[in-house]
Amino acid sequence: MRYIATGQEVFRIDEFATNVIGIPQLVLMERAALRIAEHVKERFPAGAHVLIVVESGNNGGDGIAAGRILMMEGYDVEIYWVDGLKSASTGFDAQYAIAKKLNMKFVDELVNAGYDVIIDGIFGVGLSRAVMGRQAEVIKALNDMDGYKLAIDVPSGIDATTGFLLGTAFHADATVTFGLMKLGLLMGMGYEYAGEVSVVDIGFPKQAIDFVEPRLYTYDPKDVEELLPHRKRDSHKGTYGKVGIIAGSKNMAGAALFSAEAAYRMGCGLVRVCTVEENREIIQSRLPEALLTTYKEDDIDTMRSAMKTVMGWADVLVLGPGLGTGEAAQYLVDKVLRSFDGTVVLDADGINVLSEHMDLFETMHSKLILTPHLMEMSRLTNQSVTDIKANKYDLAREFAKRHNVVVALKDARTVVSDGGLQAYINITGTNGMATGGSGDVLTGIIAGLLAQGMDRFEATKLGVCMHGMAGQAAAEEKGQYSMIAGDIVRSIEQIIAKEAEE
Ligand SMILES: NC(=O)C1=CN([C@@H]2O[C@H](COP(=O)(O)OP(=O)(O)OC[C@H]3O[C@@H](n4cnc5c(N)ncnc54)[C@H](OP(=O)(O)O)[C@@H]3O)[C@@H](O)[C@H]2O)[C@@H](O)CC1
Ligand SMILES: [K+]
Repeated sequence: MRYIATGQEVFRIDEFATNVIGIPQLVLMERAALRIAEHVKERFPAGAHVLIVVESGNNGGDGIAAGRILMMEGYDVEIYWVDGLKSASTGFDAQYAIAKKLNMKFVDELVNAGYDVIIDGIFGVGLSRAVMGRQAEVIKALNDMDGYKLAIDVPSGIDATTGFLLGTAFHADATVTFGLMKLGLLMGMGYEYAGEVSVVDIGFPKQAIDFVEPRLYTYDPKDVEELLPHRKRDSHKGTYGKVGIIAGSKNMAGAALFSAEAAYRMGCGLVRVCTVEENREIIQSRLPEALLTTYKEDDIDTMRSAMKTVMGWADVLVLGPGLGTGEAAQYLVDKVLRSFDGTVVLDADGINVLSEHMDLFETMHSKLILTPHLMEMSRLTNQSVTDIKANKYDLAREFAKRHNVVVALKDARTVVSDGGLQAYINITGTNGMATGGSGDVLTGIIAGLLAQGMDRFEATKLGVCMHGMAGQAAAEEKGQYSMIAGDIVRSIEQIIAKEAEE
């Protein structure tokens, strides 16, 4: 598990480290500068021509200090100080004074002098408004220059929390960021402008991070290995649980198939698809491993009896993919949520039906996991997609808390919340996953993990993470444009770590 920090959280960690624990700011700055210098040294030999552009904050102080280290190791370093701020930080003043005593080279003009490396130390996490005037001109000029572009901590002009581009931003090939991954480097324009991000340790003590307790965290591949449910040698199919999938109206068998196959691939013991009679043949021919219960949408007795069968049989239910929003779907959602007291993964049309019947939250017995995309979340909350996007974490959390559910709010960076203070943010996945059926696959993955005994929140987080990993694997094989949901399902087996199989 790895924290993802907002700009504000980094600021508080820094404050705790320096003011409460007493690590001198200049020590942190020197370590930051060393890591910047190392990044350059790993890529360019001594003698390389390096331009460092700074403003008078601590980000600029890091820049000058990195320049000093590189100069001492034989690099040809030039510094351009934009000098457009009213006052300088003490860290900057200290570095500037040292640089002057060492006769470091400061240039008065920005010229495209064939630099090998251009380092951006203009603004870091202290960026507080849109970049304009002189600083904006400088950033534009740097973007037009050739050379390897390296941002210190955060590309100047990118909001470290939101990833918004504030005015003009430095377009980096790489960003070396200190202590913790910043949320803004994963989001929106920040993701594009940061280039390849490396998170480097500069000695923030664990106590400082624990004190601040950043609100977002994510999983790394090694977490996935550890979190996957363990398989026992003396097991049988009942050991791994039974998933019921209530999905797929007429001509929508695909949704049920994707979800069902994903649950099987994820390792659950048995899957029963509960769908309309018209889908019988296709489900049986495409996924003969699944048990099948069917109903007729215009015959309530068949629906009641099918629900009785699947609810009596399953440990976990998926409800909603391809279900439609007509009377039959309304009956099914109402019936299941009121009667089934296990966990239900509610998606797509299931969510749409629920958003028209919010009173169901008061009477339901199911333990719910909701996997809305932004539009579905908008229906659930009556808020605009723009507002939801700008406020995803708080919204997912408030919603989860108010209704006692787990929410996976799907977006390029899906957020999973159980209403607690800390939420999971997903960093796996690819653009290619915005394809029909991708969400159905996710429901099956989550249900497969639930059936093997994981709790709601854990299964949802791990499911979202693995869904993204499977999407990446599919994109590698088929390409972003051509991959389809079936490729994501087929990639699940690739990414299930061998270690999980005892
Ligand atoms: N965290 C740590 O422990 C460590 C942090 N370190 C480094 O410090 C960096 C943060 O430093 P920082 O706080 O001095 O802020 P920084 O980004 O240099 O800029 C602040 C100045 O810019 C100004 N300003 C802001 N926006 C502006 C705009 N649009 N247009 C014009 N001006 C604007 C702002 O003015 P103000 O908002 O106060 O009016 C202020 O004067 C961090 O990213 C990392 O590199 C390392 O040393 C290691 C230890
Ligand atoms: K910067």
